[in-house]
Amino acid sequence: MASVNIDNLNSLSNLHPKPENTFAYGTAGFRMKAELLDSVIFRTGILASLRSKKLDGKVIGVMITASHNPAADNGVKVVDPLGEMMEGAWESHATALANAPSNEHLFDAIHTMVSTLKIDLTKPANVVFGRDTRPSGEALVAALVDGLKVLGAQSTDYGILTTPQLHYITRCLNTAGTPEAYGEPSAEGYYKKLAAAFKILVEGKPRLSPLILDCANGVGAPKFKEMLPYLGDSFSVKIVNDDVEDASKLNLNTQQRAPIGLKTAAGERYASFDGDADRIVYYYQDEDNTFKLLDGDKIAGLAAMYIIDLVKSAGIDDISVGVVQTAYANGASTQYLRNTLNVPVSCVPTGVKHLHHEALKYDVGVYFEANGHGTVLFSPSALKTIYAAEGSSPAQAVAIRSLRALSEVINQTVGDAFSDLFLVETILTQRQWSPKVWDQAYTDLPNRLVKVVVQDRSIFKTVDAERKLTEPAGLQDAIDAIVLKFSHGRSFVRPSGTEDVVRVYAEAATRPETDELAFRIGGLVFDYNSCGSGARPREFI
Ligand SMILES: CC(=O)N[C@H]1[C@@H](OP(=O)(O)O)O[C@H](CO)[C@@H](O)[C@@H]1O
Ligand SMILES: [Mg+2]
Repeated sequence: MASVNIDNLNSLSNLHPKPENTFAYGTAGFRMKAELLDSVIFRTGILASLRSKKLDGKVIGVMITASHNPAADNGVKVVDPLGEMMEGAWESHATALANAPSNEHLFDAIHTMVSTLKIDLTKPANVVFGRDTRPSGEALVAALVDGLKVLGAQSTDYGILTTPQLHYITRCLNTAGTPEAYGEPSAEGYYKKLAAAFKILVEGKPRLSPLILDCANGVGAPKFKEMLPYLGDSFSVKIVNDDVEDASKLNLNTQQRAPIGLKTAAGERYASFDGDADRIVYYYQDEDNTFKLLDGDKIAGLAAMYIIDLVKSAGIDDISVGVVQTAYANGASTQYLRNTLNVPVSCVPTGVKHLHHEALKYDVGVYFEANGHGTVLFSPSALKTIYAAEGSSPAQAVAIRSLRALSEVINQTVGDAFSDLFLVETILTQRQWSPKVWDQAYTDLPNRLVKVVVQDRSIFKTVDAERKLTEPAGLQDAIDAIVLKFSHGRSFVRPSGTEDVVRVYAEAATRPETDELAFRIGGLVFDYNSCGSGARPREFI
């Protein structure tokens, strides 16, 4: 079997020395201060090349972004051939390459992968990559390009993209010329595909008032503007927070209220993207001036309601719709889905890969995290049924056409803020609904998320889709005893996968009760076996 050219590896790797830090490929790939990432991204180039060779030269995607993190951070994620997140089993290989302390160790780590994974190094490697608008992106791309040279990968730089666009392009390249061809592999192809489908979906319906779209001063701003010409007069939008020149403004948004600098008014409809445009939330201001958030749970409910109706109107009875949530989904949303829409709901651990995987089990699987990341997956057999259906009345034919267009407007590879925006706008346009009418499906229970800084979050072990703790021993019983005292109370504790904290989620019948529950559990966790680190937060009870 061929081996790696060690001189080539040494000379390239010397340009990207590894700092002392330890790195881990987690839910969000590698993500941290940009200045620490040079060697990590260089080695990710090697990893992506190996992944491509392992998959017979299929195209692998690499996205350089730190999503909603501050501008000084950056990160990298590897995308598998059909646009999914890289297979979980490879995360430990990514971590091993990133942590090899010297060139020799790196050489050995590569060869360990080659032998244990039976990678044929003579196979070709094809990699495509893109980055968001962060200033550090350009230098990190150069590090990636050097990494790709180690194993002689063929590569294409797609420049500045949203994360979902890179996922889309990766899938297009790997399906080109097959019956599953996903589209033209370019940003332009992406705009054309989404715009054409959206136009079909809103044809003949009166236009809604303009959407006020906050792009978090991130890559969504230039890319959404690039898309506008393809939409013609099918959609009207006012873009705000579109300054990508001043990096300090990136992601200045805050939780559960309107972004800084945006004055909201009653009667308007708002949406916000995150920094790499794979998440979206909607909101509006009520007549009594309260801020109302329409989060991922609300989008999932709206989408499920609409798709169920459409399937029924199309006269198709063998397509089942299911919804996937995490424990962070508002309890009222789960009730609505189960009891009003009568759809099956699964709960899985946090992280898009778990939701995506579970959604594949349904004919049409709707999945969303409460924070706005999600999409709808149509199974191959559902698509076959939708494309074979003819309909025996004009109404059925219209519904079938809408279902087909819906499967085109929705990015099936990953949660996509653009796609999800067009999904919501489609439904609101078809129904002629204001955000307030949409919001009336159910009323969210008040909820609160609290972070507890602990000495060692790895001692927290969960089961039941992270809703119950098995360790530290006895803590779950203590949590349950507190929750019991609250009407509609629900609370769970889990270690974060992306931050060095433990998260406490609480919901209850009223706002004061919710806050009390969250701060009681926060205090309980902080004090339990002296788990807490630093000063005990004053609000903890
Ligand atoms: C409560 C919450 O919002 N958690 C986020 C956050 O995960 P944690 O494991 O909770 O840190 O980052 C993930 C990756 O971006 C995202 O998938 C998830 O929803
Ligand atoms: Mg993101």
